[in-house]
Amino acid sequence: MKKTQSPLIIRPGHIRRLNTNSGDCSTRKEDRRKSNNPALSYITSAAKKVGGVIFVLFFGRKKADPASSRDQVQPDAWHYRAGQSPNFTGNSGARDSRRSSRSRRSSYDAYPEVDPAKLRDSLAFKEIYNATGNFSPDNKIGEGGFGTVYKGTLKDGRVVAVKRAKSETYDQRLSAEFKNEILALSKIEHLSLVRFYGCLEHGDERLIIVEYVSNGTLREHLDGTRSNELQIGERLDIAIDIAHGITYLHTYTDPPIIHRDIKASNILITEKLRAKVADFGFARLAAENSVATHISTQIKGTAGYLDPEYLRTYQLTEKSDVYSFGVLLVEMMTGRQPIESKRSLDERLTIKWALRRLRDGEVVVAMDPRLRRSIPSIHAVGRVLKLARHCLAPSRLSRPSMRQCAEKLWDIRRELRGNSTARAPSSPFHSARQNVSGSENSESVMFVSA
Ligand SMILES: Nc1ncnc2c1ncn2[C@@H]1O[C@H](COP(=O)(O)OP(=O)(O)OP(=O)(O)O)[C@@H](O)[C@H]1O
Repeated sequence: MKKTQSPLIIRPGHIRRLNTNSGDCSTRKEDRRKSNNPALSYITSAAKKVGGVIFVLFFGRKKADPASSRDQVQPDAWHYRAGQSPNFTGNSGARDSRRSSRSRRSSYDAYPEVDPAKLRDSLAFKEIYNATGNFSPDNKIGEGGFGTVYKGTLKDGRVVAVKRAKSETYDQRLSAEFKNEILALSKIEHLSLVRFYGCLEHGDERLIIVEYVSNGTLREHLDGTRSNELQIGERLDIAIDIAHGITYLHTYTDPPIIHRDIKASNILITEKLRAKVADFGFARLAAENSVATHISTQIKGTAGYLDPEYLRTYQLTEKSDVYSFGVLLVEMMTGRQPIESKRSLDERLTIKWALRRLRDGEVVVAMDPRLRRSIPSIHAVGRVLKLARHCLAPSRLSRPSMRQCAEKLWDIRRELRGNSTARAPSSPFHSARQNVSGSENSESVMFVSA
């Protein structure tokens, strides 16, 4: 059964309707929400007490909650918890564990521990103003469709990114997008996803406060403006992180979340060159009803990354994220933007150009000139491009799930490591960074078409 939706971003049953005059937050399924999540109603009632400033949601008080910290993955256990499959990652709050043991404290259950007084303090606009130096241009770290992004330090020492909506462009559409971002972010906690700390709405001001990620965007790294080079191993690590983050959104949030704007500038990089998926402004909660296979929606996303089936049918599924991820994989292997308007006609659409090179056994030609040429690296790039081709299948039914993507990437990385240690560090391809034509191409065929 197909389910149609209004253009509003979130399914009606999940929209927290915000009345900025009264400060009243309500939902159509408020009673159900209360019974499902007493913590949320606790927070809502605390929020109502905040005069002037309207509190929507606030998270990140886990330090005051020793029980919940038990569920935190330690930084050195970047992906895995004991007993978990190495091919899937999800830290606290996994749907299954919540279902199987309601008594076990998950990340969501941390809310009742929040002290309302602290909450008010935390949410004071004043603190955000102070944290960002009154939104000083010195603290500006970026600009996006939603507004300006500032860096700030909260009183408790947390370094945050504050996204400030453009007030002059604030309208109902942005409002829905703003709430959409709030709701989606509030449901997630995973090391490969940018952590949501809270948001504020006051008059014309709309602020989202999220974890600050210090090492720029993936696009900046691919452009060479952040680091000299991400080699194939690092790129595979980043691709695996992204795949795990999106798998979590698709599989282990309840209801599932479709990101809808997977692209290189929405991937933030840590100092250790690991990835965190950011910007859930376009996110949409996927159909909760298992009968529904998709949701209909207005088109959102970024040119070059958009699933053609979604463009044609207006029907959004998790596989639209898989398509965008396929574009991203091609971007990571070629270093090129999805659309390169200054190139010749046959190279303008990077996915078409790269997949043609793959088909013709010319992987080395498609490979980012910044990537060192070696037999294992060319082989890995070929395998990633094959996975990308699978993700970019015209029909969503033919595309893999994000989980399958993560597993495949994991396997490619494992093989790369094995091949790299088995081989001498230098190979005939090693010095061929710019010279990517001729006999090298035919040799690379051996490795990519197996
Ligand atoms: N959590 C964060 N930590 C550090 N920097 C960030 C963070 N979020 C955003 N930025 C910086 O701010 C810039 C703008 O981010 P924003 O998410 O608003 O827009 P965008 O994703 O670049 O564009 P669009 O709005 O079209 O999606 C980013 O490119 C990045 O440099």
